[in-house]
Amino acid sequence: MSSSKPKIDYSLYLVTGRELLPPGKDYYESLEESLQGGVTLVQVREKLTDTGEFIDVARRTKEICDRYKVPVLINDRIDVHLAIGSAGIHIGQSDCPLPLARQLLGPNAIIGVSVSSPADAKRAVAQGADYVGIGPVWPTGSKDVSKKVLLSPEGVGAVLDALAGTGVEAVAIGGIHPPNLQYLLHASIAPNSRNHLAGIAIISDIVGSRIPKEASEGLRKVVDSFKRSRETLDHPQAIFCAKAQSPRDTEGILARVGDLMRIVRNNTPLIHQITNNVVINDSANATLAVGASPIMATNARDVKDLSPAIGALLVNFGTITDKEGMMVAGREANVNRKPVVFDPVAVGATSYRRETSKELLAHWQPTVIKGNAAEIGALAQSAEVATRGVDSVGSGFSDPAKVVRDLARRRAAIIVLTGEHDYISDGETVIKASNGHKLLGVITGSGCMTGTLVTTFCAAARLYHLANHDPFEEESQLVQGDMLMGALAGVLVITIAAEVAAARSDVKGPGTFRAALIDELYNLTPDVLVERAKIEVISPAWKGGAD
Ligand SMILES: Cc1ncc(COP(=O)(O)OP(=O)(O)O)c(N)n1
Ligand SMILES: Cc1ncsc1CCOP(=O)(O)O
Repeated sequence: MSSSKPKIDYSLYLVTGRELLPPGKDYYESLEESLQGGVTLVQVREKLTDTGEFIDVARRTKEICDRYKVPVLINDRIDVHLAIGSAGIHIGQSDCPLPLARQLLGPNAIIGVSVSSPADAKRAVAQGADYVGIGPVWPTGSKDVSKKVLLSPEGVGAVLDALAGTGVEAVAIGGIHPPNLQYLLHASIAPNSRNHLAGIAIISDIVGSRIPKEASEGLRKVVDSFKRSRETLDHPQAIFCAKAQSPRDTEGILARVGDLMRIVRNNTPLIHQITNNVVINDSANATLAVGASPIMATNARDVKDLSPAIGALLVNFGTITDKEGMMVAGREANVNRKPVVFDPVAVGATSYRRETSKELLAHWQPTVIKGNAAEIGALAQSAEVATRGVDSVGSGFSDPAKVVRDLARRRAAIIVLTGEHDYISDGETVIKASNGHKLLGVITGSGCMTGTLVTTFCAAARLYHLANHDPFEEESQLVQGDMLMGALAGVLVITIAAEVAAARSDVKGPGTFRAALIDELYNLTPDVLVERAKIEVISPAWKGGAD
């Protein structure tokens, strides 16, 4: 028994799986390379070997890990742990009960437990677990998880809330690979407590690699950067990184919106839009009118190839004709760190829409979610508003600022709630914007065009960041830039252009308004925008504002 409990770094936890080695690759050589690449903890997991061989493999594994000062845990088997004197064990829900394992192993052994729900996590804490493995997050070929609930990052976040303040750390496991790692780390931040993962547990991405050193280095870099970025937050309740250069006063905000308008016109960012066939033409014209360039590709292969070149992506599922393209485009945008705006048109109206939204959000992380009261209400699971087709029914939320702030925290995304007043939040600050004109409500697609312009100005917010800052912690953020400003700029540009268009003497009704709106998007200047913008900044309570 060890004389004191070792301090464990869970950042990159390798779970072994000799059956997954590439043909011809030696297990011990692979292990050593992965340690060189930055693995911080190793679990020896042998499902097919007898006890003698398990002990032999575990002993040699420990000898190698000792040289790198990396602790070793044993999967399930207390006898193997005792035979080789490892740091501890990892047990599942149907293995040796935790209280008995603790009794047998003593207080200083590390005992980790698999959990898949907040209730499992609370029980593990009460019974003295040192850490938990949360999963399976996604499908995996390394274990039969066909009878298990796949948690996705949202489910991981719920477990992390249950662990908050207990001192018990957590890793996620199951189907984790470089393309979804950023998404997992950010989207699993617990909605209430902001508790986050201490690391990730990996089998195939490392063991199955021909170059495990590189595979480990890549994963470790992302985890380290994420963890550093959580330490630099300006408040424990903050969602995004410290944003010293992000304006949050009215004057600074409007100056930034003006800057973003100039960036769009000077840089013509390519705005990839998977949108519905009712509005596709108007959306493309609105994009062109503000100075950006639209591309409306939907084919899965096409969108993958396009992703490195785009400024931002809009996924509007008004007619859901190309779900595969939406899946691939969103995932690739995450991989390429491009803003993704999700417009879940009429999400509450049918079960197919609800399921599709869930599926998409389990596949990639949106930067911004934009919707009317019914759509935001459906995502927030609020009973306050109902849906009729794509329109919302009723007067809206009694406290819209709270709805957008809470949903932004839960989803780790900017939320844009459109209506008579628009509310935009990053989970901390809420901005209420009160421009617009009632004619926007009588042309089809004005909400979808708002999504298009939010996407366009999020592309500009990213460009602004890249041009004006040392890319801070390049790996730590899914998207770089102040996306609250991007989202607000998109909303202000269309609502103010609508006011100017509606005031024109040649506008007689919806038909002439629609054409005039495109003209006024084209003519709008930063000066007119600053002059007409009606915004109110509502800071979070911990920054001295109302809550
Ligand atoms: C870190 C970590 N988390 C979860 C598991 C899964 O353990 P278990 O549920 O016992 O399943 P098997 O690994 O025994 O198949 C794990 N091994 N490691
Ligand atoms: C052991 C285990 N428990 C839940 S998922 C899983 C397998 C994880 O393997 P991979 O990292 O290859 O998805």
